[in-house]
Amino acid sequence: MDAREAFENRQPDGPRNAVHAGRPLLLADNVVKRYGKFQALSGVSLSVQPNTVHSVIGPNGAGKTTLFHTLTGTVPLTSGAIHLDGRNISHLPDHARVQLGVARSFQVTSLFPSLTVRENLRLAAQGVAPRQAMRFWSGPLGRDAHGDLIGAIAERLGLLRVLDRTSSQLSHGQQRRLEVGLALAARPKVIFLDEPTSGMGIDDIDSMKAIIAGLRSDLTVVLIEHNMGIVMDISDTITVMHLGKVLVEGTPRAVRQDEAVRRAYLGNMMTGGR
Ligand SMILES: Nc1ncnc2c1ncn2[C@@H]1O[C@H](COP(=O)(O)OP(=O)(O)OP(=O)(O)O)[C@@H](O)[C@H]1O
Repeated sequence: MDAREAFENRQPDGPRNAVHAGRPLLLADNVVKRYGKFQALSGVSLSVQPNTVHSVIGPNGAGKTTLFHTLTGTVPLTSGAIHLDGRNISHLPDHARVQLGVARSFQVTSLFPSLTVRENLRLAAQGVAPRQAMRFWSGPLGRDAHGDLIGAIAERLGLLRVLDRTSSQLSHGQQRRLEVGLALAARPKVIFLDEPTSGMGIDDIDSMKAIIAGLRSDLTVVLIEHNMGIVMDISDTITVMHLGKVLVEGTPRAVRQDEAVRRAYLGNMMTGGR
């Protein structure tokens, strides 16, 4: 089945089927991002409710990653505003947003390959900069620091049995789960996951899907995902982007039935459904 068929054939919505109307945890208001003369985001507004999985989808080049960058502070926005828990964070640098509870998943390359899963998680829990990473034997970076947190994260991510393996010894799926673990170790309120299932086989996809769906009991998930099966199954809300704008925001059911969404995807097939 190709991506569009998967998109159209999904079963009715995932665990929750309502766009919540309470106070949003994260709010983007008319966010514009220009790279030189090119406008990658043309006034994007987004409302993310607490304890939900909120997916951002759209064809290649729609602006999903750029939106993530502006929300996490990786790139400065050109205009507009971003609020977290009612606080204006529009111009805070990324590290300050981390302190306030914003985390994003890293790429595999940000794992320390020669350190164990436990050590990787410990460093992430301590917010240690890469330069300091090898000094893990010293003071606050000692072996027992953050033991409970590390155990809880490893259990949640199915990594308990491999806590003492180096990350280079892990399977691809385990490495991708460890990336999520690094973000969780910062004890965020909201976690941004950028294609957490990319390159995975079906078994790993299923476990990652269950993990993401389970995260909303404690925190809020904002997800970029090309696999429409996953998006339709686990999202509470979906924002569909197209050409730097929001086309539609709604429940999986509403998005699936939306004519504008269907049109946007017709000429530019989704790359997912893997
Ligand atoms: N640093 C940059 N400088 C100039 N243009 C950029 C930069 N980053 C992204 N763009 C452009 O902004 C647009 C949106 O890119 P972005 O990566 O946000 O899209 P996307 O929806 O995440 O796409 P994909 O699904 O392919 O990852 C694209 O046209 C891209 O070429």
